[in-house]
Amino acid sequence: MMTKDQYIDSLRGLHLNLYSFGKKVENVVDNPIVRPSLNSFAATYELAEDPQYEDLMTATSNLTGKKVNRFTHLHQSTDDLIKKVKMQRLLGQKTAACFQRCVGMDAANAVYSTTFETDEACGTKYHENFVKFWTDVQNNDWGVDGAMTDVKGDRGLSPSKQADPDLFLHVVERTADGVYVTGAKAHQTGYLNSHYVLVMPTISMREGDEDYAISFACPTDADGITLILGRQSCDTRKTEEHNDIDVGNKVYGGHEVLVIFDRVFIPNDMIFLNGEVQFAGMMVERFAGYHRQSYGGCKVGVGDVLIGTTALAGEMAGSAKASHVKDKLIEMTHLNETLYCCGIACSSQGTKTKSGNYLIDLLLANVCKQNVTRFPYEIARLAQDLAGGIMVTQPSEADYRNPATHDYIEKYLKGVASVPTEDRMRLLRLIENMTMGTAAVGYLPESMHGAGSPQAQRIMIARQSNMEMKKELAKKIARIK
Ligand SMILES: Cc1cc2nc3c(=O)[nH]c(=O)nc-3n(C[C@H](O)[C@H](O)[C@H](O)COP(=O)(O)OP(=O)(O)OC[C@H]3O[C@@H](n4cnc5c(N)ncnc54)[C@H](O)[C@@H]3O)c2cc1C
Repeated sequence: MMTKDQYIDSLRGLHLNLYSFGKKVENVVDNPIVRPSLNSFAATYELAEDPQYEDLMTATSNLTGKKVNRFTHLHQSTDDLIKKVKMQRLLGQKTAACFQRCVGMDAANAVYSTTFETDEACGTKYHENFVKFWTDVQNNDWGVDGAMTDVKGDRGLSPSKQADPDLFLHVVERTADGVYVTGAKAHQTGYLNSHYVLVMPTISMREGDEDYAISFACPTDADGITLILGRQSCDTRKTEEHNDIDVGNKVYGGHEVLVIFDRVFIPNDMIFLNGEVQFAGMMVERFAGYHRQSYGGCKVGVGDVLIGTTALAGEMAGSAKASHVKDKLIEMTHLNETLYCCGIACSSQGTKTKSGNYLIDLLLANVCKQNVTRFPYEIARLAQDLAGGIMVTQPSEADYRNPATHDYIEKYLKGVASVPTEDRMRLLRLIENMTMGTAAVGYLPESMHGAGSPQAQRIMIARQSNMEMKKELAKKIARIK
């Protein structure tokens, strides 16, 4: 396994073709907008080095028998699935941000079992290809971006019916050695901190969509890939002269990237699906299931930090003893732990796939994510209630550091007399960061849309709800035929 420092050094060897704020970024690793996200990703390496987290952060590979970072593990039991959720909560607690490495882990587990079943039905060699690739990932402890979401153009049309064929990533040329692909993947979390990208189709496919039913892996800096960094609310605070208090979370963050593939060559041995439209849906459903489980861990960890920050802000303002304040903190905890219950439940009810790795209970994972689309918003609302308006109207750090205004701010932003004003300002900015600033991207809209918008879970819940069995139960009790 790589140490945190080895990981950061390894990223320096990548030649990412990245644009941000209208300019080419030459040094991605030290870019002030990107760096906090790298620090979060690096925490997945750092914690794996710490003996107290060994049981959560590492596992024994079924491919090599060696110890691997759990973020590269193919789950071998329900215990592995549970430990995954616990690991994600831990990382959320340590970073209060999106640490990005889950998407690749979830993609790998979905592709591993889907390739096995595709080969069984179609006589292909995708599983062998994937096992070879993933053995390299585990042995080198690479970071892998999981790329599912296409830009999708007209949502009412299937991939092959779009006015512009590139709105879903697709094969544009086939040769004896491999394929060329063109298209774009949107919202790619952690791409800049990853060594490889693992691409999957974005939706179920039908006949006519063969060129779009494509899954593969390639280096993140492969020829033909262009990256454009997404903006986050308040992102340029990281580049200001006084960038300690106002950023809210100085060390950690997340990022998303628009990834454009322009005739990128994929050799045959890196292809995991190529035209078998009937298996695109299985890959999508399994990836989405794992990723919907993930949010029952990572968002809970971030929620822990937000609840703690809110409680401290109340203590600093002198409101902590009020019964409604205590009750709102209880409600925040109840909502947060409900999400955790869902993450643990869908893991504990997991089952073995034909390939041997374990899949979460899909119904419970979808219920988990459906709650995630709501509860973090309510937790954030309560945090903003208890923080007070000064969370969003307090003067800038630059004014706090300016001798002409410092003493006024020190005096008039004081809460409880014994608490330094600066401590209060820091905590309020952290609440702002998690509920409206850069980290809110991961805590709120990602809770809404990541792993699929709410309606996607409702479709799955309907499909898995076994309504006929429930009707039979009712008929039996009511004594009707
Ligand atoms: C912060 C963040 C991080 C993310 N990270 C990743 C990542 O690392 N990898 C990755 O692959 N993806 C990632 N995603 C993408 C995520 O999976 C998508 O946002 C999600 O699938 C929704 O797609 P969309 O954003 O294109 O929304 P849209 O498709 O534009 O959906 C918007 C609304 O329209 C509705 N809608 C869409 N199509 C239809 C239709 N045909 N009929 C009826 N209603 C429709 C949806 O239900 C939703 O309510 C991330 C997203 C976010 C916000």
